[in-house]
Amino acid sequence: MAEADRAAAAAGHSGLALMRAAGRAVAQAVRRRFRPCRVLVLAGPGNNGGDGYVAARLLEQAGWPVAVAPLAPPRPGSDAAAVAAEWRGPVVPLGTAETGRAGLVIDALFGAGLARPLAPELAALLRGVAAPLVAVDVPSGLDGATGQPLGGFAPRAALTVTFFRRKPGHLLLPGRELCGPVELAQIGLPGSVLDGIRPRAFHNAPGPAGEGLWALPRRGAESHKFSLGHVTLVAGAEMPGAARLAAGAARRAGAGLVTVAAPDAATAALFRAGEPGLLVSEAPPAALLEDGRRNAWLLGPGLPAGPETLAVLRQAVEAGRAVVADGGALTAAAGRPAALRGAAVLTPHAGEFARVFGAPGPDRLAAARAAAALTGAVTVLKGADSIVAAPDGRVAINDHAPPALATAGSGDVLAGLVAGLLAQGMAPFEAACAAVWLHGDAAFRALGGASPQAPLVAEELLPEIRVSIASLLPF
Ligand SMILES: NC(=O)C1=CN([C@@H]2O[C@H](COP(=O)(O)OP(=O)(O)OC[C@H]3O[C@@H](n4cnc5c(N)ncnc54)[C@H](O)[C@@H]3O)[C@@H](O)[C@H]2O)[C@H](O)CC1
Ligand SMILES: [K+]
Repeated sequence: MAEADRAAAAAGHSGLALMRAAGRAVAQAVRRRFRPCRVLVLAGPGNNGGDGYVAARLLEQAGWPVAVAPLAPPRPGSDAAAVAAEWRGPVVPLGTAETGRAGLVIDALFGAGLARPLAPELAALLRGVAAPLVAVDVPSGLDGATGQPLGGFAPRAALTVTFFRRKPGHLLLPGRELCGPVELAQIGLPGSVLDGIRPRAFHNAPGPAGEGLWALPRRGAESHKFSLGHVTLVAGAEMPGAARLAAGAARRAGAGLVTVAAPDAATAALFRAGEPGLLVSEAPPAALLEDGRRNAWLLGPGLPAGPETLAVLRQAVEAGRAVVADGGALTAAAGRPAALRGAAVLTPHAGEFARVFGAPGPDRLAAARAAAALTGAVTVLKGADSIVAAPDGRVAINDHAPPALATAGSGDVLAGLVAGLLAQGMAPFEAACAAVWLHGDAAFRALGGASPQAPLVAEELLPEIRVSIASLLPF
């Protein structure tokens, strides 16, 4: 955002005009969402505070009772000083007496310029605000780059109005929850300011080539099962259910063929008793690798976390196959991320990530990027705000997933989706992004309009995958 601001200034855009547009967007959002009431604007010393002064003036002009409580005066000569000088209404001390009287508090203390944790007195003041709080750009104290409160605290907003583009902190947890609903306002910055910046953090969303982040593979009259790829999934004897879910998802993602490599006759019989369209083999994985048409391999769901799993993984990678490492394959690489080098996609949850790479820490985007760079594999750090990181530094943040997905087997379905899309020729980053989105979308569909907090079981996702995929394809 700072680079975009610099590019805009270089291209002749006035910072003052941007600030007026930002403040106007805040005032309009407040008028749209709240009934007239006594408003208190908490104004910081920078441009975030400037936006607050503009909003204060416009709300006052609309007949709302407004007061401004400055934290510190803006730097003389700055845009914020110019709009502060236009404020003729009441200026009150920043304290609990004033926040207690307000029907609505506009938090214009700090935005993108937050440089250090909030002072304890300020955090205490914000903690005590009982009225709804509207955050300008971000709730003050929240790091827009990571979604973490810089000093452990940022207030919970009833509404956040941000400008030009959403920032990672609006999508990453806990930021996403602290922001409340996020309104995105355009303030006159042209998209072309991003041309020279080439942002590398994205919202995970589908779209036609060039617009969204990814588009699904198309099948046409010329498609046949061999042109749509062949997923081979290595199963263990202990948890065959995991492999069944993954195989079911890989098939429904549209892979032409899916084979389960079973470890023994009894497990093979179990798979054969399942879906009749699933291929089952008792041949050792090394023998199956000789068939070059088996282009995508999934290792992990229900596999033991032992050296034999890693050995198959290395063989598949060295044979040039697109390998998805999940579950047991990840745990087998605990403390040894190099063992995963060359895989196409890794799908660790936070625990598996910590086992392989160490705890991600507060900057999860940076941690996922580092893991992807280290292994050369697209890394999906799974959670309510799954992050998909590519070795080249691109990251996508997913917010399209209900908490209902927090259930056993859900991860196996995701891993199967990734493998199924890879088999059809999608590139690893796009395949992983698409799989994460489809996984969440299938869950919303399985809930059928019920609360996203209602429970689901992983099996219920499978029939919805086609509906989710079809919703993105032309009829
Ligand atoms: N293009 C846009 O999107 C526009 C955004 N606008 C708004 O501008 C802010 C960013 O403004 P900036 O002046 O860079 O930073 P802040 O106002 O967030 O704060 C800087 C100010 O605060 C001091 N400071 C930082 N952290 C602390 C702290 N913990 N305690 C005390 N003081 C702190 C710092 O030293 C500076 O003095 C963006 O968020 C938008 O709201 C434009 O108005 C329009 C264009
Ligand atoms: K703010």
